[in-house]
Amino acid sequence: MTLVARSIDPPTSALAAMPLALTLVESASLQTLRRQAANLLRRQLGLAMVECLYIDGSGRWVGRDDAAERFDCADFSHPYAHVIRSDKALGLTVTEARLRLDHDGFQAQIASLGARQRLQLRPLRAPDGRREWLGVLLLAGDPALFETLFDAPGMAAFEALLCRLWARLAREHGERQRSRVLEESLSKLNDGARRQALADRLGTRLLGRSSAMQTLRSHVVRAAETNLAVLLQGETGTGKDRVAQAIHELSARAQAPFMAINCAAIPETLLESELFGHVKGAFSGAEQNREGLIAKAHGGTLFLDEIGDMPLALQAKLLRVLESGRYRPLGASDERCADLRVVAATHQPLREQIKEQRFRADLYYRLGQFPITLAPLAERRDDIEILAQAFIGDFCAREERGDMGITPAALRLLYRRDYPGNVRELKNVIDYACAMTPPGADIGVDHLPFEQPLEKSSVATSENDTAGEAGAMVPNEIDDLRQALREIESSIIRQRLQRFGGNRAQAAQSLGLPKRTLAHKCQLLELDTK
Ligand SMILES: Nc1ncnc2c1ncn2[C@@H]1O[C@H](COP(=O)(O)OP(=O)(O)OP(=O)(O)O)[C@@H](O)[C@H]1O
Repeated sequence: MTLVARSIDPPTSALAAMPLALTLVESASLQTLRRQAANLLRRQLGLAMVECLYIDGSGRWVGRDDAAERFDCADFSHPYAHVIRSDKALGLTVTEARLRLDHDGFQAQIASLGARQRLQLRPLRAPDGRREWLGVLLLAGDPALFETLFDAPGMAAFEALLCRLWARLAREHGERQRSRVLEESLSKLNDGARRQALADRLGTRLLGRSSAMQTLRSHVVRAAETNLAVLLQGETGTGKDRVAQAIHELSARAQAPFMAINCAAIPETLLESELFGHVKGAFSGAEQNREGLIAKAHGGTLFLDEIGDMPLALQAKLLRVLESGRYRPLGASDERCADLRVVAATHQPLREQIKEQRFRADLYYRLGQFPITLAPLAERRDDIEILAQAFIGDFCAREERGDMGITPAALRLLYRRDYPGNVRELKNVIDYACAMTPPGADIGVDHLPFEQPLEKSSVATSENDTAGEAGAMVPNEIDDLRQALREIESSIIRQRLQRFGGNRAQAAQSLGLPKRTLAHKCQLLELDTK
């Protein structure tokens, strides 16, 4: 592109500019376009300095691609603010600029220029549409050149091409950025939706609608995505075994084996060989090589149930497997490689065991890379109904029995238990009740393995009365005195409240109790009098 009109062959002068124009057109990014434009001007015109500055998306700052410093568009101590505000080109000598403008950044920018040189600042705006601001062109050079340069058609064509390409690239860049943001948020959304779908699918294996169960399911999904060691803590029967299996099945190791061992159920002397395996002759009775569970779980998951019962000597060996991924079978001279994820479970307070030096603190922290605590059933009574229904369904399918339900009174009784054995206890209760229920009938209060109702007639009424009371219990065979007393107390308070139409003050007075004490008891016994 010939920027200043020269006396060359007129028909070809326009074509001579083509390679220069191509340099600009081929710029793939805004930064390249600005750099190429500045280089072209500097080289073609023999200028002392050319800078192509951009105005950022907020419209507040003028910036340079190769410098961190930005110029505030509202700060008139530099000339960019003047050019943008007036939307007009500005020409001045370097001497004038040094005298009149005291912006440190701008002074640094022109510091290398000679005092006699001239500066020209030109606003750049998109040529079409809303004519949005693009940037500012700063040129510095011989004053004689500047006298004609800005009236030359070549210069105007150059600026027009630069602005057109700049606007197009800016639009494309904006679109690309928008679609990247969209893609990112979509993939986040998909991630969230995928996790939610997995957690929902888990809902058929880890039953429960309480918020504790919902949180548990989402933790299981998260743990399954990683290779971290998982430590499951919770009372007996809360579902630790089920959770361990679910983590394995949802993980990338699902196709490899899931090997489980109960550290409390195996004699100490055998545990090491069960886990690590042994070679022939390692001890008397070791008549041949035997693979341990660590080898069998290769690529998969090793579930160490009741980890709190693992002997200290073995804890040290397990820690080594976790840290180095290597182990040595009993009697073997060489080490083997272990590729597995460990899930450990315990109902014991491991921290207490650490204090008593019965459990290694370093192993505790290594096993608990992803700790999960399972809540006791008594703290998530919302799950009782769904679990009970599922266990009834399991029983009927297993025993090939027709459909069976449960009466509201029996369900209420289930709600009132404390379940020290948690879900396992509930399952046993339901299995027993199902067996006691005649074909075609629903499980009633009489079929539950609890003490018989004190007032049979009142229970019989309540079987059909969802708002009624279960009645006081006759403790025929008491094997838990505290529980029996709680049930009797609960039954008496219920009846009394019923007699006084739910009036706690009257019920309390009739029982010789302060109203506050009765309210407290109602809360403890979960008696809703409303
Ligand atoms: N959320 C649940 N949904 C369905 N069944 C459950 C759930 N939680 C526990 N169970 C059932 O309850 C019983 C006990 O569960 P599990 O063996 O997993 O408990 P645990 O915490 O490992 O017990 P322990 O500490 O005694 O080994 C099993 O029959 C199991 O299938």
